[in-house]
Amino acid sequence: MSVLKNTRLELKVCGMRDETNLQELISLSPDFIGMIFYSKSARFFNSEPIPLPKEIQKVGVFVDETFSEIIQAVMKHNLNVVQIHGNESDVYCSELKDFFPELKIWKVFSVGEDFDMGELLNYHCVDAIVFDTKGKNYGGNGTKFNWEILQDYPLQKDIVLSGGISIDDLPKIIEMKQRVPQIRIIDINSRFEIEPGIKNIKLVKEFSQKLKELQ
Ligand SMILES: O=C(O)c1ccccc1N[C@@H]1O[C@H](COP(=O)(O)O)[C@@H](O)[C@H]1O
Repeated sequence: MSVLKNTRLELKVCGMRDETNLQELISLSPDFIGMIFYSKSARFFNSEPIPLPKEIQKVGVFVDETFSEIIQAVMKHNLNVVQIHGNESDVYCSELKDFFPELKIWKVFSVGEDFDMGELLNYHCVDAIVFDTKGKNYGGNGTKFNWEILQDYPLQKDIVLSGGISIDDLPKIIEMKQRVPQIRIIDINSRFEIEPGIKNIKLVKEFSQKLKELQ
């Protein structure tokens, strides 16, 4: 546990779709950059692949996508991580893993008032658990859930903390990490936008610097 407690929190910036904005973000070297491959999202990434430096991992976000579409996207965009944000089963995850053993699979759980941590126990082959807030859309709702429920997290797998995170949340994030060391990655999105899909790079930079300073 103590080893986990001392690991650095990593940063994922999600929902990028504009090439110029993306190039500006790359200069900040976040650990992960996410693109939404869900056509109903205002952040839908529908462009040709954009190469990232090898230090930055590329995350593709999908919602109940067909297996063949995911396979094509992983190969075309050279994805390191697939974040599945819908109602995908554990069987679906394990088939994906069998197809791409090197691919990391993150399963999203959308936390509402009736959330049951027991649901996580049904997923055996995922590499990390993303906790997002249940809302009107599958993701990108810009709202936080009650992080206290993470005290009951039953697994040792990495947690990606997501859902409405803003710059004001940094002190609380650091405090939560002390109590729940499995929190490894902070996922930011709509609270850092000028408009859907376009990030305020200055604000992301401020967040990234403060995150480094605080740990
Ligand atoms: O952002 C979207 O439009 C989106 C659409 C469909 C699935 C996932 C989506 N985004 C994911 O939601 C989290 C939380 O976003 P927010 O901070 O609440 O705006 C985001 O990081 C994406 O992984």
